[in-house]
Amino acid sequence: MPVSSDVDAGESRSESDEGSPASDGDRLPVNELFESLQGEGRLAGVPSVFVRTSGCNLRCWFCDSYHTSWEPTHATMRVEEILAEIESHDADHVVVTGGEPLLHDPVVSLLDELDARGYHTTVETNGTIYRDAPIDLASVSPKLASSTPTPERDPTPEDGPTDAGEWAERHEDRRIDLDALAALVEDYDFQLKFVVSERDDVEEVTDLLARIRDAAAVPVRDTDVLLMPEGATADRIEETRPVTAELAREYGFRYTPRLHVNLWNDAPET
Ligand SMILES: C[S@@+](CC[C@H](N)C(=O)[O-])C[C@H]1O[C@@H](n2cnc3c(N)ncnc32)[C@H](O)[C@@H]1O
Ligand SMILES: Nc1nc2[nH]cc(C(=O)O)c2c(=O)[nH]1
Ligand code: SF4
Ligand SMILES: [Mg+2]
Repeated sequence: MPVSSDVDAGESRSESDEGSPASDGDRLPVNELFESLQGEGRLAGVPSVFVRTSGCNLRCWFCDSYHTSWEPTHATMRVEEILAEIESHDADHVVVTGGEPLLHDPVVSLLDELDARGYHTTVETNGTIYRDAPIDLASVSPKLASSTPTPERDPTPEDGPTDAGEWAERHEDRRIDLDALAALVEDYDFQLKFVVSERDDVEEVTDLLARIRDAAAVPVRDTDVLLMPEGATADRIEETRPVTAELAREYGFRYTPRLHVNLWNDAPET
């Protein structure tokens, strides 16, 4: 279901300095909640309920969830309401995504409650924040330099309320946190999922991988590394898929499709 005016937006809601809606008590900012097939990563194809939180500490120019990052929605739901909505679906896998879901304190209560009910939980995160929570699969997508907004890659409307220029430096400063990445791979079953726009991206993937391997006390195998074509439309994926697949073969990494983009062109609630 789309989460909009039918949900109490929360009276004491406030904006954080990141322009993200702040979570409040046991309420989470939720942009949408729906059942679909997991489209990405090693669980691709598995029927799953998606909880998409709103608000992000980064601003990727290509973000396919514009209304959780560049222009976040503000409706909130109580953890109990989220659980009831999840339980109304048949799936036993839940994907908590965003925006950046680990920004919000109440996400831990949500994950605790899902764990108590026997759900398999995947958390889709940009890897800049660590939280201690029952996460079955940490799906970590560290952001490469090619994600940083520039005047040429500015998704905001001209004269709109959000200024991509303001975000370029903040995004660049925040996008890699080695301590958070090492803690995520040490504590959870994980996949490292890199968005590939062009061939040059792979150098940064191998550099960052070496740094994560240095910092983490657990092995990171090449097959824990997934390359995913950048694209929020089937047409764009057509352009980025060949180089992404070639790089996966050359370097021994995994390729992951974006099934939902090919099937539904990343329409809302898919
Ligand atoms: C919208 S993000 C939300 C979770 C978290 N903020 C993150 O970036 O990992 C969900 C996934 O979509 C990926 N993604 C976002 N926009 C994309 C695009 N245009 N092409 C390919 N992947 C994209 C992210 O890298 C991440 O793996
Ligand atoms: N079907 C589908 N699979 C997904 N896997 C990760 C997604 C995300 O936005 O985090 C996503 C999504 O938005 N839709
Ligand atoms: S980190 Fe994730 S949600 Fe945030 S802007 Fe990038 S892709 Fe979008
Ligand atoms: Mg998505």
